[in-house]
Amino acid sequence: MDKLIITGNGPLDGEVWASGAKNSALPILCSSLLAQGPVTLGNLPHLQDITTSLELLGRMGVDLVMGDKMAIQLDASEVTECHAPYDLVKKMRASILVLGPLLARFGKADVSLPGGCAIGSRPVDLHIRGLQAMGANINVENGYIRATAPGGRLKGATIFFDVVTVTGTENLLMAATLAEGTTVLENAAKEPEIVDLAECLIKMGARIRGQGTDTITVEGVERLHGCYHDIMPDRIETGTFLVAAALTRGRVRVRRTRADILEAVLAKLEEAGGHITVGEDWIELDMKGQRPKAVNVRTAPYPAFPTDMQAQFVAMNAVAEGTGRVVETIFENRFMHVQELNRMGAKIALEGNTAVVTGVDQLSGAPVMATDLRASASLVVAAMIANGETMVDRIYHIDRGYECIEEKLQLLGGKIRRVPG
Ligand SMILES: CC(=O)N[C@H]1[C@@H](OP(=O)(O)OP(=O)(O)OC[C@H]2O[C@@H](n3ccc(=O)[nH]c3=O)[C@H](O)[C@@H]2O)O[C@H](CO)[C@@H](O)[C@@H]1O
Ligand SMILES: C=C(OP(=O)(O)O)C(=O)O
Repeated sequence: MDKLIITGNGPLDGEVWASGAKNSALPILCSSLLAQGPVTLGNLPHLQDITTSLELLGRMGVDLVMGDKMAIQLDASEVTECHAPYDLVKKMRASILVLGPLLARFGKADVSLPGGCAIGSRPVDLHIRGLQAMGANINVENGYIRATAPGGRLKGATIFFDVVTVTGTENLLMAATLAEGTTVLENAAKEPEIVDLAECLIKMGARIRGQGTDTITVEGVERLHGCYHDIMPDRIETGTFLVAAALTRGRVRVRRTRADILEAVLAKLEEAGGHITVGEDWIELDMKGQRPKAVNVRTAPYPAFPTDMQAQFVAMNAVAEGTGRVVETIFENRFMHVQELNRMGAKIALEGNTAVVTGVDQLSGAPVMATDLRASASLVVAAMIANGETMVDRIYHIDRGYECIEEKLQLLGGKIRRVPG
């Protein structure tokens, strides 16, 4: 297993670019199953999760061709298998996103249950209930969701989500595009990645309105066609680099990104003492050499503060002036980084779903272990300012979601290298 070796090296300074968003690319790759013609995607990030998705789609018979400027063309004209096997689904929960498209286009799907993961149990009951409301017959047996649509086509329905779910909204949105009649998704997630997916589906010929609000209306059509779409920038990767700047008292400009989708995060970084300037496609944070101030954070669905930035803010608070309370309301077990940060000398106490973080003057390097994607990111950014050497183990988690993490941090002056293992 590869490891990252990081030596704390003072303020990060310089420019990096944001890659395409993992959480937009994953549903959009799956949406190619809906189209009778080639879907070409630009700005796809080079991530393990993307490779896993391409392997999954390839096994189903989707024809994959590398296009110009690293764009990938996916042609699902000849799908041969409506089956997502456990060996791939276990690597990546987002594989559940093939369920809606397969059922909508082919009237059948056989998808392994994703199961729990380090951050929580993460059930998919709302995906299943929504598809049942659209007429699907679904049996969960032997660890698989086996679904069929009577007569081969789903029917439009009004679906109310008890809990705001991002991939649940995406699965039902994709399913609704080819259903007979109108579907209304109420209490839908409003994340920018859902808007990106809807925009791609509209380019394929889907009739969707209300994306980005909590009510999305979809008028089903008989068929969708191919299109070209560029994946939006990754707001979580962008936010992670800005936190790295704040915590090392440095200055980082992130290019090829968007400030309008990071408002809650930027507000907290400003509260922490960051001087933020934004341009058309860049965001810069400059700490002017000052230590960050601890901030209180409460995670909630978009447009509130994202759970995917929680671990990085715990790391920033760990070296900040004062005490910050970080409340996690989305996932029941998303504090696996706390123990590891404490091994680096942080003073963090857990009280139920709240991490009470008292900033210390100095962290010290230590061997630590990554347990999930954003926990890994928090350990890496903390190591950037720690005294001495930190070895982050199990970094396959970070490779799921951060493209060229060590190269980008090196560009900013970070002392980080990968050791193959
Ligand atoms: C690939 C992707 O986009 N992943 C993101 C997506 O995950 P994901 O879509 O899996 O997360 P959800 O928005 O579905 O989860 C939100 C909450 O709803 C609960 N729930 C969800 C579905 C369901 O059927 N039943 C149920 O109870 C979950 O356990 C959780 O407590 O949104 C999360 C919340 O912003 C992010 O952390 C993930 O990075
Ligand atoms: C939890 C995350 O991803 P996933 O839903 O793919 O596990 C994440 O991106 O932080």
